[in-house]
Parts: sequence; C-alpha cells; structure tokens
Amino acid sequence: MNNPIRKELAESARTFVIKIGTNVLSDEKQALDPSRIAALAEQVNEIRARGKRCVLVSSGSIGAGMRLLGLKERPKDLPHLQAAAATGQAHLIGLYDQAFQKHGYRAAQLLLTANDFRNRSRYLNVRNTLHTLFEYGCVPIINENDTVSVNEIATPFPTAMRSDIELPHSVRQTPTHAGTKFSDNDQLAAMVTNLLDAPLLIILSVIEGLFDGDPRDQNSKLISNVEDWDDNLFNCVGSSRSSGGTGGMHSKLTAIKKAVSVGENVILANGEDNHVLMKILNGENVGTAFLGRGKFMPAWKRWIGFTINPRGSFVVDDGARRAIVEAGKSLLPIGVREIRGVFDVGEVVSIKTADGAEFARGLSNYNSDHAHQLIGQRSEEIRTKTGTLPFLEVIHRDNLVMLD
Ligand SMILES: Nc1ncnc2c1ncn2[C@@H]1O[C@H](COP(=O)(O)OP(=O)(O)O)[C@@H](O)[C@H]1O
Ligand SMILES: N[C@@H](CCC(=O)OP(=O)(O)O)C(=O)O
Repeated sequence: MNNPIRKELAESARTFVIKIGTNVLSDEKQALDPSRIAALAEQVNEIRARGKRCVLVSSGSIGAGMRLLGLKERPKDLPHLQAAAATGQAHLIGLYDQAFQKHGYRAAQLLLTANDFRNRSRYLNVRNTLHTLFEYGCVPIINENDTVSVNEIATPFPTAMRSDIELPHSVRQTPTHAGTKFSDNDQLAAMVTNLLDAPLLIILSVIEGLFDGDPRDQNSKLISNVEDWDDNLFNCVGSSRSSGGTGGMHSKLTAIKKAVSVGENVILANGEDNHVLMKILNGENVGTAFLGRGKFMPAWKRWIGFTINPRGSFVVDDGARRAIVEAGKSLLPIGVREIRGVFDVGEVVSIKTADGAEFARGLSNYNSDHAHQLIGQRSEEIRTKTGTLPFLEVIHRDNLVMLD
C-alpha cells in the first residue's frame, strides 16, 4: 500500500545508500547468491533510471571467503577473519561488477575505515571519489577495509586524529559505540549517508523491519514508522542475530540513530524480497521508516557551513563570486586574488569578496602553500609550468556551501 510519507521519503532523496547484510547475499548453503546480486543490480538500474544515484554498502566478504577457502566455521581470530575477508572481497566485487555490466555500467570498489571519515583530507578524498564515480555513472560499492580496520569503529579517538579538530556530528563517537567489535557495516553505512547530499539510507537485513519485541515471539509487531527517535527503541531488541552477520539489530539501531539525529531518513527492510527496493522507490509501506530529526540542512553542509571555524580564506574577484553565487560553479585558481591564513588539504576555508564579506565556505583541495602557487592563473598555464595539477578547482562545487 502506498503511503504519502513513504512517497515523500523516496521522492525527496537524491542518493539511495543501500546497506546489504551478509545474510541477504547468502543462499541456504551460505554461499554468495548471484541471483540476489542480479536482483539488486536490476533494482539499482531502475532507481538510477528515475534520476537518483545509488551507493551500495555491502557486507559478505567474510562469508564468501570462508566458502572459497573451504572453511566450515567462521574463524574466531582476527588474522583468519581478515584473510577470509580479503579472499572473499575479490569474488564479491566481481559478482557485482558482472551484474552491473549487464546494465551497461561498472561497479567501483571502495574499502573504507572509520578513520577515513575522521581525518580531514581522507574525508575530502572519499567525497571527491564518490562524486567523480557518480559523474562516470559507476556504482560505488563500499565495504569496511577489514585488513586494517580492527577496532577503529569502536575506538572513540584513534591516534591518527588530531584532538583540536572538531568533527562532523555524524562521525563523532560517543561511548555507547565503544567496544571491541570487528567490522560493522551498519555504522559505516551511516557515516557514508551523512556525507552525501539528500540521502536515504536503506538497511537491508533478513527481517521485515524493527519489531516491538523479540521477532520470534508471535505477539511482537512490526513497527512501521518511527517519527521521532526514542532511545527506548533499544529495549525492543534482543541479542539474537542471523547466523552469518556481525551487526545485529542493536548495531543497526545505533547506526540508524546516528543518521536520524542529523536529520537523515532511514528505512530498514527485508532484502530477501527481490523487489523491496522497487517498493521503497514507489512509496510502499514496507519495513520500518525512521524519520530524520529537525532536518534543515544535510549533515555535511552543516559541518562545513556552521560547525567549525574556517582555518583561512580565499579572497576572490567579482567574476569568481558571480560564478559561484549565480552560476553554481566551483572556485578555480584564476578567480582567487589572495589567500589568508594557513590551512591543510581538506580544511574548511572561507570565500570572501575583496571588501572582506564572507559569502561561502568549502573544503580546500590544496593546502595554503600550494594554493599560493596556483592563484590568479589559468589551469592550462599551471599545467604547462608545473607539469601537474591534481585538481582543477581549489574548492569543488560539491564541497561548497553558500552562506545567506
Ligand atoms: N526487535 C527486533 N526486531 C527485528 N529484528 C531483531 C529484533 N531483535 C533482534 N533481532 C534480530 O536481528 C537480526 C538482524 O541482524 P543481523 O543478523 O546482524 O543482520 P545482517 O546480517 O542483515 O546485518 C534479525 O534477523 C533478528 O533475528
Ligand atoms: N566487512 C564484513 C562485514 C561485516 C558486517 O557488518 O556484516 P553484516 O552484519 O552482515 O552487515 C564482510 O564483508 O563480511
């Protein structure tokens, strides 16, 4: 049955972030099921045909690796889990790539860790890569980089992180996430969601949605809509989880809370239904929908625009100001007259007019030293002189926020 709220959730989303649990991808022999992957690719194709972008956060590498290595049981120690993940990932991505090629495009693999979202320049690189993959029409497929990510997601402040950097709310960790769990794509999916514009996070598991009690209990009922997040929802969740997964419903709720508390919408639904994404796209009342709280701006924009103090500024000429404000363009080196302050790659920098009025902010592709060498010049000039220019823009439009 169609529902106006569900319709609005699907229609207002520009990017579908689809998290697929291990068990959704496994057949009854616990091997990866190519027909499930084909059904996902079919649905992703339909979603894209309606003008939306898709990012997949897919588990399944450990399960696939166990099968390929002939392991009867899931390893209990980290090196063997990591080896299974490394072996299975190649197979997993190959299946996705084959399935997407039938529709005329390629799968692109991104193996990420929580640190990639905490470190400024890595955060910027993830965003840039995702946007460029969208430009090429590829489907980004993300999994946790299990070889290096042990405990990262569970560690509130990894050593690589500078304590003076204020993080986007979406990636700040609270003690409730602490623990020593290995690999958790539910959390990773929430982090990915929070860095995209107008996302809808869809978590596909092997259950219809969130039940108000143990789903094995016949008296438990499916919760269809959660309009306002309430921590008491954690009380609905028992310790049970499906056999191959690592997340469990508690982890899903933690991830969902992370997304809804910065205003993003989430739908938890059953990925064993090969039409579930179509139903969501058409606004049908499947699974459990969690509505984002008090949304007025995407999390990443809020972070760039309001949360942290800019480290420096680009003073631009009037042509650049008009290109940004009126034509929605990126900031190119040619339009920058002056650089103030010292900043690193990926830091938030103000964009100001010559009289000092700040009208925009964004993430700089260059540090202040490198930017000094580029400003006032045309891209071709810079290329000829230096032989290289990794980014045409000092701030890309996708990483820029207008201040009203
Ligand atoms: N209140 C609840 N509502 C729904 N599922 C629940 C609840 N409490 C526990 N669960 C369990 O959580 C499982 C989903 O978690 P998990 O096995 O980690 O899935 P995945 O592999 O998709 O990440 C369900 O199959 C169900 O057994
Ligand atoms: N990186 C691991 C995913 C671990 C994980 O979060 O699994 P799941 O609970 O099934 O989503 C893998 O690919 O097997």
